[in-house]
Amino acid sequence: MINQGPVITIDGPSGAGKGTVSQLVADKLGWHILDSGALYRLLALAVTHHGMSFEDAETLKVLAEHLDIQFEQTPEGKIDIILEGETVTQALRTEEVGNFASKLAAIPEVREGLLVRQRAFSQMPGLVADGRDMGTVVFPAAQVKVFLTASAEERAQRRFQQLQQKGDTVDLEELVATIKERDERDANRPVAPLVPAAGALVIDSTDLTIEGVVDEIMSEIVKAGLI
Ligand SMILES: Nc1ncnc2c1ncn2[C@@H]1O[C@H](COP(=O)(O)OP(=O)(O)O)[C@@H](O)[C@H]1O
Ligand SMILES: Nc1ccn([C@@H]2O[C@H](COP(=O)(O)OP(=O)(O)O)[C@@H](O)[C@H]2O)c(=O)n1
Repeated sequence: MINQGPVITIDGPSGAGKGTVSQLVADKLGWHILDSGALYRLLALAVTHHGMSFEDAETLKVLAEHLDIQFEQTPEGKIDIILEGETVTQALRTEEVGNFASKLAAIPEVREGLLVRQRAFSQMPGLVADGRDMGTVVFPAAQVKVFLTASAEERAQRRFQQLQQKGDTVDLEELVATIKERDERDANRPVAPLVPAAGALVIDSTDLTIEGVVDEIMSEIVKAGLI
């Protein structure tokens, strides 16, 4: 694998704060960002749109390799995600799509199909990569590896507030149950299970603020001599 620049990996379970913290760290450094979960979510949407079968792993792999995705800057400075010509930025974020993505993510051929695409995000001046297997499988040579976690109850509470702010109605107890179910599936799948990479800095954010987490990661980046 040719690394086009330094890489910081931030792995962990759903709702731990990976996306939020990755964006803040990438902004501070002026580096690129990879939201690998979005790729699994995009694949889930594409599979639904095409009415494809779950059973046909080889076809899923081909779809993963050739997924037609564009990231477009909006006039407000945000990023719109376009799948096969359709804007799916909002549709991507539902719990339903997340759960389907997690089922697809357990299929080895799907993971293989997305591997090259994910590695292509590694560009100068550097990359902050957010996911489940960024430090273990996709970027094993990353200079800084973080495993960000929090209790399932705290993560469900955060997700609950996030979805409520978007106007989605969800049941908190149901959310705790699906988060635990997703944790279980992500941690116990035979390929690329959710485990801290060797040498990863493990941060439990249950009682930390977002700024507190970012500060810990920035200290690690300084320690590694990246800035
Ligand atoms: N340390 C924290 N304390 C409180 N809320 C947090 C913290 N980290 C993230 N959040 C909030 O939790 C929600 C989920 O965070 P997100 O970054 O989407 O998690 P992930 O990418 O790990 O699924 C967001 O609304 C975010 O603002
Ligand atoms: N690198 C990754 C990223 C996501 N995923 C899967 O994709 C699903 C959706 O990822 P996500 O990061 O968008 O989900 P949240 O953590 O935001 O809920 C996860 O539940 C994982 O099963 C994965 O297996 N490997």
